[in-house]
Amino acid sequence: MVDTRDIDREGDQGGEAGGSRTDAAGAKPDLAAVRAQIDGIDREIQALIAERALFARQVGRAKGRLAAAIDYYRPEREAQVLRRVVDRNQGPLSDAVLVRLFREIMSACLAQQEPLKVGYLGPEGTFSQQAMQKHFGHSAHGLPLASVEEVFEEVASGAADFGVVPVENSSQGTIQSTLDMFLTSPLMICGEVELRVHQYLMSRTGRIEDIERIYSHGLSLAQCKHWLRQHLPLAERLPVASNAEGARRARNADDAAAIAGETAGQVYGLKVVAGPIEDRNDNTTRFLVLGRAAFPPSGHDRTSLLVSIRDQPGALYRILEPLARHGISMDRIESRPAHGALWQYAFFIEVGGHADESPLKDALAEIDAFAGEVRVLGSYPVAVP
Ligand SMILES: O=C(O)C(=O)C[C@]1(C(=O)O)C=C[C@@H](O)C=C1
Repeated sequence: MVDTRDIDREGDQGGEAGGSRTDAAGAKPDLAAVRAQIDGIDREIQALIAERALFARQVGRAKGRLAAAIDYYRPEREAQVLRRVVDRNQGPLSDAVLVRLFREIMSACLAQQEPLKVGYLGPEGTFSQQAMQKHFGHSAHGLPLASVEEVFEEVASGAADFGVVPVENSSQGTIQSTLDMFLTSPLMICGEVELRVHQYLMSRTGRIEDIERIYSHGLSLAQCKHWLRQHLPLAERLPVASNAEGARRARNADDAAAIAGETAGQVYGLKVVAGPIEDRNDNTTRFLVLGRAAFPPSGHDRTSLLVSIRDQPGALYRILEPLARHGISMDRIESRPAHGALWQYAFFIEVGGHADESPLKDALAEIDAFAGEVRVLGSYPVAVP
């Protein structure tokens, strides 16, 4: 093992920005010697990653002779591994950076069997693609699809193992059309991803004075409306199916621009005019991971429920009361018109805990007795940063 006792752990204090830092004693470290240390560590990291990959194969064998990658994927185990990474972290790298590295390692370990096929709202360059890669790593095989409906269809048919769809934005609220898909789809929710979303105004020429129309997803236009009012009040705003689709269209004319993530601009060869231009600097979108099966508890889970209530006094109270009495936290409740019955409502409810574990399990058993229908859409690990 490398002896780390002499490494300066004081971060950048007293050092030069980047490059070689002076050590605690003030002497400049010898570049070749430091690089030799790094080479040694890289050798060890590489050997350990290879060893880990061999153990992951053994885990595969321990699970039995399963048919496909989807049978090896264990979101609850991945969440536990990542939470331990966060718990152990003492810097200097951030939790998010370490989580990203370990996700990639697990993604590569899993792909030894065969890569997972994951559908997302395409085309290439969307925030949905970024969310997919954040959750499944770059070894997963992404399938860009034309609409959220198509993501549901491809997962339901088995053409995709999983799907990633946007469900909520911190400044714009719930994406109702995504939630409504669960009214008719049998799919389950088996994960959630949170992504910080930075919007850029991009065009072929890169000149703001050329812009007469702006393509983007309606939600992205809404996330930037103050900026647009201030800087481009006269430009026409044209909502399209996705930000990347907006970028694809904007590459065809000098007077067009797109609002999208930087990646979409790179994919379609656009220049950044301005950005980030989202009105709120904590702009975050939450995505759901869709699958066909339920997974066991990870220790820190959330559960999404779809409840149709009978048309009788106090029906909603009788659903919420057992949750409160069992001490279950409720993160969200949304009512939607139920399909097929005029003036009947379905409630999307998100609560803390896993449906197979007490106290949620007990509360659900009580609710079941009152509600017209209680469907557990899925219990899944709370998003790791
Ligand atoms: O622990 C398992 O079940 C594994 O298959 C190993 C592993 C990993 O690399 O840690 C890989 C894929 C699974 O999604 C979870 C974890």
